[in-house]
Amino acid sequence: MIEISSLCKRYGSFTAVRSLDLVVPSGELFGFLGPNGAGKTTTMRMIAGILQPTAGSVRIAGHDLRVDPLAAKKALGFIPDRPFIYEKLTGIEFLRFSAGLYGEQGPEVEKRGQELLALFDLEAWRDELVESYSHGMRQKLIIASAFVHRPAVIVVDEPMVGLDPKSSKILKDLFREYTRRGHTVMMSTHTLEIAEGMCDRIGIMQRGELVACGTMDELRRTSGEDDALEDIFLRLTGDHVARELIEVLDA
Ligand SMILES: Nc1ncnc2c1ncn2[C@@H]1O[C@H](COP(=O)(O)OP(=O)(O)OP(=O)(O)O)[C@@H](O)[C@H]1O
Repeated sequence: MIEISSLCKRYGSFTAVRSLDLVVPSGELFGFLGPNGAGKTTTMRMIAGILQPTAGSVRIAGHDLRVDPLAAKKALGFIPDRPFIYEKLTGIEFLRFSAGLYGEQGPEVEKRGQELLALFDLEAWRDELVESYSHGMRQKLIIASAFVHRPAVIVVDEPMVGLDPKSSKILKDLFREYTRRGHTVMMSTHTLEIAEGMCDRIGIMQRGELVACGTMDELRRTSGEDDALEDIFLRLTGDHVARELIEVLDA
């Protein structure tokens, strides 16, 4: 479970996240949407404990990030949008290294590492240096590394970017199975069909505020029409840019 209370982030006089309250319960796959610059990455980095909030609190699986950061971070697997990866490690070494950061090692880690590599079709690349991996293979290794210490919560920023259709399908199934087992996934995405098709609930950020949050049915009820997520999203976040563009083309 993720519990966010009155979370704020200011950069100088600019407020990137404004008093955010949100609970993502155990067993839920939560889709985090919003236009560019809405504050999604800022929020996720605060949840992951790599960006200090200006105010407010975050609890991961019951552990307050400020009070007990080690327990909170141990319960979390974070997949950033621009991950750092050690080029001079092999795939399996990178997974061992990632597990080691959480104090885990030994045969269990080896077994899990092997299973995760197999799941993402990286078995044959197990002992190759990461520098020889393609963009998508690196992305899959990063995703595998977030699961290797068996966290209760996964926070993932734009996970499908760069993945081929088979890998996207594997990841979707993995997230679904993972939440079915009572874990939590919070996922940002710009692909509205992915959010609509996969997520139990969807939250839409706009200028640092959560302007809508609920199941697809709840969002439709709020919007008053039987719309697709794209229509609801554009109505909430403003479709004036598209209209202005058409006017410019017509002029
Ligand atoms: N280090 C920083 N210093 C100043 N402003 C920042 C900093 N990081 C982010 N911002 C600003 O905070 C706002 C929110 O950025 P954020 O990266 O959280 O948006 P986002 O919703 O993830 O966008 P995108 O969909 O484009 O990734 C933006 O206006 C951005 O310019």
